[in-house]
Amino acid sequence: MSEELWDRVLDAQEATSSASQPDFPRTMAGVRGPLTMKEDVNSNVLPEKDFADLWKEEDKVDLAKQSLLNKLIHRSLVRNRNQVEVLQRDPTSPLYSVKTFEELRLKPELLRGVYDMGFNRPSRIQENALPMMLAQPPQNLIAQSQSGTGKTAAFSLAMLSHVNPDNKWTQCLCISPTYELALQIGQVVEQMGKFCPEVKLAYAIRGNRMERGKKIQEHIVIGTPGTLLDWCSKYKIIDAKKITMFVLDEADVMIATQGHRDQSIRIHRQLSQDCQMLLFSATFEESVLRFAEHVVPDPNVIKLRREEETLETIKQFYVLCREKEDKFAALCNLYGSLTIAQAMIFCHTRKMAAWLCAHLIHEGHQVALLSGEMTVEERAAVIERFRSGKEKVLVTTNVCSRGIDVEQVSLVVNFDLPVDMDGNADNETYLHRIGRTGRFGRRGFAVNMVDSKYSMDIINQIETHFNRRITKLDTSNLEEMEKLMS
Ligand SMILES: Nc1ncnc2c1ncn2[C@@H]1O[C@H](COP(=O)(O)OP(=O)(O)OP(=O)(O)O)[C@@H](O)[C@H]1O
Repeated sequence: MSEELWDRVLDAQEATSSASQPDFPRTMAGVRGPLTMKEDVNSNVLPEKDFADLWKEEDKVDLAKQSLLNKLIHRSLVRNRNQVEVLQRDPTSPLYSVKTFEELRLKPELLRGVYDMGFNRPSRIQENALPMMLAQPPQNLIAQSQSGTGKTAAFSLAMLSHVNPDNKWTQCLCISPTYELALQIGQVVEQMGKFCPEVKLAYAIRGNRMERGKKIQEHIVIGTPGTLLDWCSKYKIIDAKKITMFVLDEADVMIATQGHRDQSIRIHRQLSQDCQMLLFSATFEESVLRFAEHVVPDPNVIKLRREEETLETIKQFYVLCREKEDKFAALCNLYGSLTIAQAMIFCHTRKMAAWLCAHLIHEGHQVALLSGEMTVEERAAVIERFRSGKEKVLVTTNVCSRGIDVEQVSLVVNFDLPVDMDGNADNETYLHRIGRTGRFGRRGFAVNMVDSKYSMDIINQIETHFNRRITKLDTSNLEEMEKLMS
C-alpha cells in the first residue's frame, strides 16, 4: 500500500536525519527570551570562532518586547484585506492576470462554482495553464507556480471541464503524495463542481475498500499512488485505458521519491498513449524536471526562474538561540504571536514533534500534533480541527510540508531546519514548508530557529539557493523590526 510505503519512506528519512541531527535534550529549558547577538551573522560565512563565543550575557532580550512581534503580525493581518485585489492588478505578482474567468471559457456551472468560492479573477498560473489544459487536441503540461497561487484550483477546474458526465466510467485520475492532500483536492473539486452535480468523484485512499472487478462509475478519482495502483491493477475497478486526463500533484516529490515514482510509473504504463498528462508543483529541481520531460511526451512547460520561486509576501526570519535548549524557550516566547491567527511548527522527526508538543502542553500551551505514525483517520481529524480553527497551533513533520491549504496560517516556524539525507539544506522542503503561510497573496511570516553553526550554515545555503535574504529577528531593535515587517 502506498501510504504504508510513504510512512516507511518517512521513517527511513527520519531515522537517517536523526543520525545527522543530534537529539534535542530530554530536559526542558527554563523559559526565557530568544537571544540576540550584536555581531551581524547574516552573511554567507559564519565567523570561524565557536558559535557560543558570539554571545554575551547582556544580549538577553527584554521579554516585554516580544509583544512587538504580536503587534506587527496583527497589523499585517488586518492590512491584508484588500491586498489580493491589489496584487491581482500588479503585473509583477504571480496573482496577476489579464483575463477574467469568463475569458477562460469555463462552463457556466463552473463559473458559478468559482464565483461561489469567492474567486474574482484567475491567478497567473490559472490564466496560463487553463487554456493549455482545455485545448483540443489535448496538450501535456508540466507547470510550476509558487505555493498558494492556485495550482490545485487550476487542475481541479481542468478535470471538471474535461469529463463527460454521460460516460459512466473514470476519465480523470489525480495522484497526490498524501492522504490529507488527496482529501483536500477532493474538497476543492466538490466545492467547484457544486453546480455540476452529475459529475461524480471517488477517493482512492487507504481504508476506502471497493468490490473487486466491478468497475466504478465515478468520473474523477483522486488518491494516493498505492491505492490508485491497487484500484487499477489488483481490484481492476478502474479501466486505465479509458483515462483521458492524468494529474500528478506535487509532481517533483512523486518523481523524486522512489516508492511514489515506481507506483506512479506503474499506473502511467497502463494509460493509453494519448492520455493527457498534467504535472504540477511549486518546485522542480533540474534533474526532476529533466526526468519529467522525458516521461511526458511533448509537454508545454511553465517554469519559474529561481529568484521567482519565493513569495515576496512571506517575510523570512531567523532567531538565534544560544543552544538547543533555547529553541524551546524562544518558541514559548513566540507563542503569543503563534496564536494571533494560526501557526505551523515543523520538526525534523516524529520523535521531536511528539516531544515538542508534549512540552508545549506541559507549559500550558494549546497545540495539536500531526505526524506520520498516526492513523490516517486521526490525521484527517487533526487537519479538520486545524482547518476549522479549533486548534491554533499545529506541530508537525514534513508529512504536512506540502499542499495543505489553511488560509489563516500566518506563521510557520522551522523548529528544525529542513535538511536532506546528506545533512545539506533541503531547499525544496523549505519552500513548501514556508508556503503553508502567505496563501494567495496573504501576508505570512516564516521564523527559523538557529541553534548552532551547523544550522546557521543551513540558513546561509537556503539564502544562497533562493538568492533571498533571511533576516535576523532582533527583538532588541524595535525600529529595525518594524521596518522589516512592514
Ligand atoms: N483565482 C483565485 N482567487 C481567489 N482565491 C483563489 C484563487 N485560486 C485559488 N485561490 C485560493 O488560494 C488558496 C491557494 O490555492 P491552491 O491551494 O490552489 O494553491 P496551490 O498553488 O495548489 O498551493 P501549493 O503550492 O501549496 O500546493 C486556496 O485557499 C484557494 O481557495
